[in-house]
Amino acid sequence: MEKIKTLIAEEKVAERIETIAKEISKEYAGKTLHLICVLKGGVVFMCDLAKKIDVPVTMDFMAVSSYGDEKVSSGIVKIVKDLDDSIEGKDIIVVEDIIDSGRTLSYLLQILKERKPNSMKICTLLDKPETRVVDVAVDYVGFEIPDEFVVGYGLDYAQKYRNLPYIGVIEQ
Ligand SMILES: O=P(O)(O)OC[C@H]1O[C@H](OP(=O)(O)OP(=O)(O)O)[C@H](O)[C@@H]1O
Ligand code: HPA
Ligand SMILES: [Mg+2]
Repeated sequence: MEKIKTLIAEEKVAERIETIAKEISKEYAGKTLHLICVLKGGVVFMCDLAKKIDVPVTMDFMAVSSYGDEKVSSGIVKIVKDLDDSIEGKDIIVVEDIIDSGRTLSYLLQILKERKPNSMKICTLLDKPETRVVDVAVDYVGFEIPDEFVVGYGLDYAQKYRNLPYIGVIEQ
């Protein structure tokens, strides 16, 4: 079992999620917001975020994979599960746990744009700007973090640790 060092404590994450949710609620006042979760990593963040948003919310889920069990992205993004519903004319926010190389999201955004949502924004819990390979414009960011492989709050290492209630780094 690896040892995990806390990078962002549970209370800090909760506080930040509440702030982002308030911002989103304000910006989408009078609208119905369609949240799109990028599985699996985005699920823990999206659930907590959705609970703090006070405009009507609908949800859908999409699964893409590029990391497998590795710590470095393969660069090949696969759609493992597509959305159930059309996004045409909807105000959508794509919810991610982390933007690292940017490959996953840039691929996803291209696909989703073609489906003609009324508006599309990106919300990520974590952003690693130093490791970006493909440029993506992000609208809501929880925390910018340094180039370290993190786990917890939806983020895994070989599918483990997604359930940690904080963001941690595996100690070697
Ligand atoms: O910016 P990138 O370098 O593309 O990395 C970020 C993506 O990689 C991870 O997903 P992964 O493919 O590991 O699937 P998972 O969410 O099921 O863990 C993470 O959840 C993001 O979706
Ligand atoms: O730092 C990370 N941790 C877990 N999964 C990831 N996917 C991209 N970057 C990361
Ligand atoms: Mg992952």
